[in-house]
Amino acid sequence: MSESTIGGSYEECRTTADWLLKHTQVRPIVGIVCGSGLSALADMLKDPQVFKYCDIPNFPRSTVRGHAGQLVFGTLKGKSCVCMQGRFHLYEGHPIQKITLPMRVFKLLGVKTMLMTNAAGGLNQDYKVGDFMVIKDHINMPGFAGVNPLSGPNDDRFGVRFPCMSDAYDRELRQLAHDVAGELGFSDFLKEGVYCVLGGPSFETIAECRMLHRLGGDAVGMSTVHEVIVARHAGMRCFAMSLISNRAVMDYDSRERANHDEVLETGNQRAKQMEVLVSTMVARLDDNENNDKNNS
Ligand SMILES: O=P(O)(O)O[C@H]1O[C@H](CO)[C@@H](O)[C@H]1O
Ligand SMILES: Nc1nc2[nH]cnc2c(=O)[nH]1
Repeated sequence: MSESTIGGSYEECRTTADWLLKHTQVRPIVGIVCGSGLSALADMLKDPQVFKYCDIPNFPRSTVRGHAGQLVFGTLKGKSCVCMQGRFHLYEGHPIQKITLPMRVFKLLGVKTMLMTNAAGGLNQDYKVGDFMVIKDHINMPGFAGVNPLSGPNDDRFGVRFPCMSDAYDRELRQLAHDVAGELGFSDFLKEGVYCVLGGPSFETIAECRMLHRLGGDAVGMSTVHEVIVARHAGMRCFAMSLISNRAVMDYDSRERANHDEVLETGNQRAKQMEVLVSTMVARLDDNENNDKNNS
């Protein structure tokens, strides 16, 4: 398969970006991705302009409950933003390059900073359901098997062939999250840890959860990492945060069962706090620090 067939080529992303630039006056510098059950964040945007994914050229469709499937442009705390109300996942059957196409489109729109949220299972035994986890690093399990969104020919117009990932999650943005959480009285439930991505859609077995925990994972999910890899490749700053929506089951005597209803329910309960935290962070983003952080 050629790169253009699987998605994410420069030409394809350029077409999508040009179409969006023609249909909106907003010139976003901040991109936001809403995780499962966390779409309400997009409702905070002022003067919203909404595009359904099915109307945007080259965009895949969103098929998961809790992912509205639309792109919202607008202003959040005075900053021009574009917000994905719903993301794409490997298990929906899209090629990995299609899942991450919006990151490249955002880059072409002028986005400098990406803020991503997700719902995840807590592997760390100190975490409670409802905690927020600032992602400080990731373990890319599909990547170990060669499933990486940067596989295939590299396009130097986006970034280098071998991008560094040791600085994937921006240190200043992580500190900003802790500072803001402190001011909001959220510090008790703001953790920081390592996110493990799996392909899904089946949740993990007990043995898999135990293994991931031993490997250093604090939370497990099915998203975000592919987006971060493509966003970093293109030189955008990245911040990502998990809502611990359920506990990963590690005990053979446990009666707990991971399920998507619980994930959405926790999202509902914590949505307001997530909105306040993320929007306050956006307000504090220093425009001068919104420079390209390319790793070429
Ligand atoms: O990562 P987000 O999109 O928040 O969704 C998470 O929630 C779903 C499972 O309930 C999976 O898609 C998992 O990745
Ligand atoms: N893989 C995975 N994804 C999730 N998303 C929300 N909770 C979970 C979980 O327990 N496991």
